[in-house]
Amino acid sequence: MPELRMEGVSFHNVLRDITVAWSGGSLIGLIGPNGAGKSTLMRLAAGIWVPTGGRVTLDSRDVHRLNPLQRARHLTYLPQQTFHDVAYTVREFVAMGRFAHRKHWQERVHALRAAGRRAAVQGRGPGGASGTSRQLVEDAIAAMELAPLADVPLAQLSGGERQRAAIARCLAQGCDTWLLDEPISNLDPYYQWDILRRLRAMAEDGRLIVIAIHHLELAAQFCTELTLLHHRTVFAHGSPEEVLREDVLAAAFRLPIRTFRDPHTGVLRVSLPPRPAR
Ligand SMILES: Nc1ncnc2c1ncn2[C@@H]1O[C@H](COP(=O)(O)OP(=O)(O)OP(=O)(O)O)[C@@H](O)[C@H]1O
Repeated sequence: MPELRMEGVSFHNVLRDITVAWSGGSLIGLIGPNGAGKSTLMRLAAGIWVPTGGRVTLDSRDVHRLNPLQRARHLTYLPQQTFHDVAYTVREFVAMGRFAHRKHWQERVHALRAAGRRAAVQGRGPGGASGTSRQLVEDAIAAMELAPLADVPLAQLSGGERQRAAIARCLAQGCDTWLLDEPISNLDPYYQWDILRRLRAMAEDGRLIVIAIHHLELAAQFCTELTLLHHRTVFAHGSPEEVLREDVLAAAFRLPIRTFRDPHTGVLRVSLPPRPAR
């Protein structure tokens, strides 16, 4: 099972001395106030940015030393911003998740890189997928309920549809380690619940899935562990019960957030304070 470790990780004045280990079999919720550094930590974990101090390792290898193809075989990363200006259809976009698994694409990348024309790769659509890849792409599109939109350009989708297409691309990639920056931010309640249910099931199958999430109640219900960033470092880490303590939440979010067990279901609930009287 994958293991992603941060050992004394710093990044300029944004993050300092982050030490945390995330293992396969877990759905990790990365929480914290705006500007706490969640997206920054995601980019460091994905190997996109290099820490200014400390180490980030995936299965004991420095993640930023993996080349992009090696990274894409092991790790899928969903950025916070969805893809507005992509000229491809949903199917073409999801098929890009298979990039690192497709031999002729890799050969093309190597050839173009050798010729110093890397940028040209981005302008080429996916073609000639193997039968397995094609099936994985269709399965991912179906799982995200996008089959009726498969031939529609991404630019014509709603925000939530585009978000689901981006998650479908991650699914098609078929990695054991997932880093998703606010995957439910544009989704309606049904899809928030549905995506988190799927991510939890995938984690229980042995994957490591890390999500940045602001919805504390859903984080409490679906995540196996939470890492709370505040004051540029790990402010709390552990099970939802350990992290979602009222004193911890008050300090991090500057609000008297209540947590309690639902008397009917036993589920941990998170309640924002009521609207103040005028
Ligand atoms: N490349 C960079 N160099 C320096 N500072 C940066 C850089 N990128 C972001 N920051 C700053 O780092 C801090 C953390 O930003 P980040 O996007 O990681 O926060 P976040 O926890 O994801 O916030 P949000 O909840 O609003 O999405 C912010 O104050 C931001 O302005």
